[in-house]
Amino acid sequence: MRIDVITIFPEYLAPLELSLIGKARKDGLIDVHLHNLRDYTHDRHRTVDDTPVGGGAGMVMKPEPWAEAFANVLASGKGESDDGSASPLVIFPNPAGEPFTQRAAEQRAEEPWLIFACGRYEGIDERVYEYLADQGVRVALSSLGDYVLNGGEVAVLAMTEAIVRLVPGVVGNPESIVEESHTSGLLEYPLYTKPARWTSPDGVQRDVPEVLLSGHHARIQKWRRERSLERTAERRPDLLEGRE
Ligand SMILES: COc1cccc(COC(=O)c2cn[nH]c2)c1
Repeated sequence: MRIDVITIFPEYLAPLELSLIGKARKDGLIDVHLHNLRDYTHDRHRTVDDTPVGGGAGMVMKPEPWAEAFANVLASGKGESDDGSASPLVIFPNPAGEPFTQRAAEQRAEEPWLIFACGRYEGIDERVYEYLADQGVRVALSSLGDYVLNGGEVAVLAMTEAIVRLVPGVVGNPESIVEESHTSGLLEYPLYTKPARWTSPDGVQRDVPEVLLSGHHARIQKWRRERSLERTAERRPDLLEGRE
């Protein structure tokens, strides 16, 4: 998988060099390229934003630098993505986007080439989205949640982690990416490890639920399912709507 990120703060994406992602890059499983949007400006101040037409507070990102940046990334990526013909999916983290869910992460993990475009300020001139669509580029606006960040970079780090960990070979034990919250459509059951009895600093003796020590797998599985349903009903009843 090839990942390009266009941003005015490339240093924000430095964590992509680390750990899981860093290893996947070394193993050649993913290939990450960062692009500074300001490299596609031509004025002394490397201007990427301007005041909103029609008035209003804040600033809007100008269309020209984005068009130049995409032209460059689309051209450079064509040769290098897994198969030369791969057409990229462009993802704009955006509070006005569609919810980014585990299902979306699974879908994105199938893509040979992702381009993340990090908005800042109040947002990006709408004509950039229209221009890309007119070029036949697939565009998705993805929201991590109903809150506003100062820019898309943090959202790209989160989405990249959720997506790349699903790419075969990235996570050592494929089993460990199966049993997790939201994979079953429910929240994960309570987890325990040794010791079976833990005396916490307040002097309370806290035992692991007996059933988990029974070695009776059917009972354990039943207990876990019940706990998942219980806490999903408690914390995320919305996930239970529309389930049989
Ligand atoms: C496209 O323009 C902008 C402008 C400002 C911030 C951002 C970054 O996205 C978010 O803030 C976000 C994403 N999911 N939940 C919040 C994009």
